[in-house]
Amino acid sequence: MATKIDGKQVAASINDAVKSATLALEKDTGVKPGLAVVIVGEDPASHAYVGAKSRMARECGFNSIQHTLPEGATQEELATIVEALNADETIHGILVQLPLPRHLNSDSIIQSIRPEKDVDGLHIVNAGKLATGDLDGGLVSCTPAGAMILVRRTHGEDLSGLSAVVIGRSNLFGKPMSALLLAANATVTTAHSRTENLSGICRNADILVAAVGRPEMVRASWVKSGATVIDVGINRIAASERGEGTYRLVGDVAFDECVEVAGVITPVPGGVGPMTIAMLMANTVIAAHRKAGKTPPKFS
Ligand SMILES: Nc1nc(=O)c2c([nH]1)NC[C@@H]1CN(c3ccc(C(=O)N[C@@H](CCC(=O)O)C(=O)O)cc3)C=[N+]21
Repeated sequence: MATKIDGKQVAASINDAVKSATLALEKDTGVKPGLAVVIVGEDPASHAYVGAKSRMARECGFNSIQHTLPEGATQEELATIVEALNADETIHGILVQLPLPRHLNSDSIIQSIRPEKDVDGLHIVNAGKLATGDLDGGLVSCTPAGAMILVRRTHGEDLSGLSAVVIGRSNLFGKPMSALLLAANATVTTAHSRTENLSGICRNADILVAAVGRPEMVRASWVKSGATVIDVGINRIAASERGEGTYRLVGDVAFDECVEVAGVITPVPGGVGPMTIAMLMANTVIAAHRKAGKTPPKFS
């Protein structure tokens, strides 16, 4: 039986470190970290995530603001808000909740965020710093940064000799996750929807990271005995037996069978998800330190 990683508990330890760093920074410089979250439209799941982010920001002692735009908002309206937040001295982090409604161009919005305020790590400057191995100069996308902390707490800082397989190649997760594993000396394979013999490739992984958005796709037969399995999927499955409109959350990993084969495994919920929010807070307090001319703390 694998050890189950308690992502909530690790996230709580990161959040505590963020709170201390926030108090110390404010005492030292008078600067209070400011986080702005921008959300467009009415999607209930997106509103739930944004609510959780704003709540945690307040709990960390941040100045937390939220802009909510209607589904029909124009590109110009959204761009105007980002411009104002770019210029706002009290705001150190800007997060535009994704996905945006289809009529909006999310890439042009994301690239208009000042890189030093891009707490999602999606600006090409931050993506480029990560890709070139400058791990401390930019901001790293929150979900891979959080998943990497779980990997480090299992394997330590140096992954030399370990093979890692990341299923998924998105800019938000798969690519930055592969870059972080590579920077830690793992031998990394980035697999995706066109990969052949996916199960065979996964079976070689000492560290298997699944971020595909397909409920319970990774089966026990894909997992090397003793492997570390990190499940990044969050899929809502209708649970009609419990009544209309109810759902349960499952990951991309068939947990109940993979837990029998893996050495360490993350659950869904309570695994990587809480780490994402914790790393958003960490990135915001890092950005605030840099703005104040202070060396930011390291979170691990
Ligand atoms: N610009 C942008 N940046 C993001 O980082 C971003 C985004 N847009 N859009 C949506 C996704 C999703 N996301 C999650 C954050 C926390 C949990 C989380 O805390 N999950 C809990 C519970 C989830 C629940 O109960 O619904 C868990 O897994 O235990 C999940 C998912 C951030 N995202």
